[in-house]
Amino acid sequence: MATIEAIVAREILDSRGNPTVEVEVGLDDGTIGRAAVPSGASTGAFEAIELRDGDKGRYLGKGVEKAVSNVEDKIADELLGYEASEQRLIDEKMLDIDGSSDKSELGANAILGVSLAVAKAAAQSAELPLFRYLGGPNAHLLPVPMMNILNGGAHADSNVDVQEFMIAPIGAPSFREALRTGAEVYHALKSVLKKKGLSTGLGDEGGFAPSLPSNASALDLIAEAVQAAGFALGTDIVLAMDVAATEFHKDGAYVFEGSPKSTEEMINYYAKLAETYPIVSIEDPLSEEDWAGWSAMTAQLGSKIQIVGDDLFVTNPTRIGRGIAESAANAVLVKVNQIGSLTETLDAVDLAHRSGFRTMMSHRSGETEDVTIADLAVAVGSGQIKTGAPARSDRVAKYNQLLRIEEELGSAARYAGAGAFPRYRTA
Ligand SMILES: C=C(OP(=O)(O)O)C(=O)O
Ligand SMILES: [Mg+2]
Repeated sequence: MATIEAIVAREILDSRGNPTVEVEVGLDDGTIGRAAVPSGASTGAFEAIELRDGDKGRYLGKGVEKAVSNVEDKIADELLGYEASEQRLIDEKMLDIDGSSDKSELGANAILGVSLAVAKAAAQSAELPLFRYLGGPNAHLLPVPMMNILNGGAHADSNVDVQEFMIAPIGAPSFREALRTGAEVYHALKSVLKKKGLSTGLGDEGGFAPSLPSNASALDLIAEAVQAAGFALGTDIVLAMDVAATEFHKDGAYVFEGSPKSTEEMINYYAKLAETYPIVSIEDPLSEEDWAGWSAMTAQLGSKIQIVGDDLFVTNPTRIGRGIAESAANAVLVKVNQIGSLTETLDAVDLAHRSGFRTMMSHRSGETEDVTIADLAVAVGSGQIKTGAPARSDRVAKYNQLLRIEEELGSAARYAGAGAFPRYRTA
């Protein structure tokens, strides 16, 4: 196996026009792996630390020159000569150099950039596609694309509290057809909004971002679009939401639709929504500190719908372990930059799957053309991926990579479809 010969990093731009880290790892057999690091807006308080320069200079203080120089000055020399396939040793070495509990010394953006670029170089060197290198011979499950077609919360300038309204085309026979289904509904939704005189401007993840009379009315608009596109809601397409409730949790209450609500009121609201609409999955229904509320919600609704921890778990095996022990959810959102290295991400997925929790591979609201998460979703057999609307290059790059993977797998490919949500009973 080839060894690491050179590591370089640079500052590039993400989909929001903010700087982020890109890393290239070169091996002694001439292969190169390149990875770019994503960035969140509704970040969890317990995420690994993304290093930003913070001075008043370049990019209004959002520059990542410190993280870039940490890669080149503090990490690169230490990793030269390592076999690129020794991913776990390499990641552990970076954690040692960092020495902190939250990657604040080197920056999770510096560490993750190197970690992913090493994996990509190793895959190149082994002459394997990344999903195959990471997932082995049984990597064959194409995820359901959880397409966020209506944006609110921190990702839009509208009055909609819920951050993401997603469609899941579970009835399609293949990923390719699922993507087509989603794109057709996306275009139908644009027509529905136009007809009603609502804004068709876009949020950070490419979904429409109109102001609406209520959060539930987003679901009505999507239902109308599904019908207009010629699909059946509940069988062809089901619905999902990311509430991102930490964002509107203030002074012990959820400030939702204009007034403070208790945990119990929020759970009752979700119970009603799940009765009215074919919702299969709700992410971050409650705040990242409301552990008791999460357990109550899972006890009440967990047999019917998927309850996904994002800010609650931050892809951190320790927090996921607590969630398993306290039955605080039944699924984990997986974001590589929340934990900050590939092997820790794999550990998080492994823990979740071994404990009967599902996983949903996820982008961040700030993305690049990097498509690593598409390969990762297939490699670990998540069965679900969320990477925004089926529009805008930063989002469709991942969906397009899944098309390529499905094509490459040929008849060995299996689309997760309704099997991704075994708890959900279609009408
Ligand atoms: C993708 C998300 O948003 P962000 O990247 O802003 O945390 C999310 O909350 O799931
Ligand atoms: Mg989320």
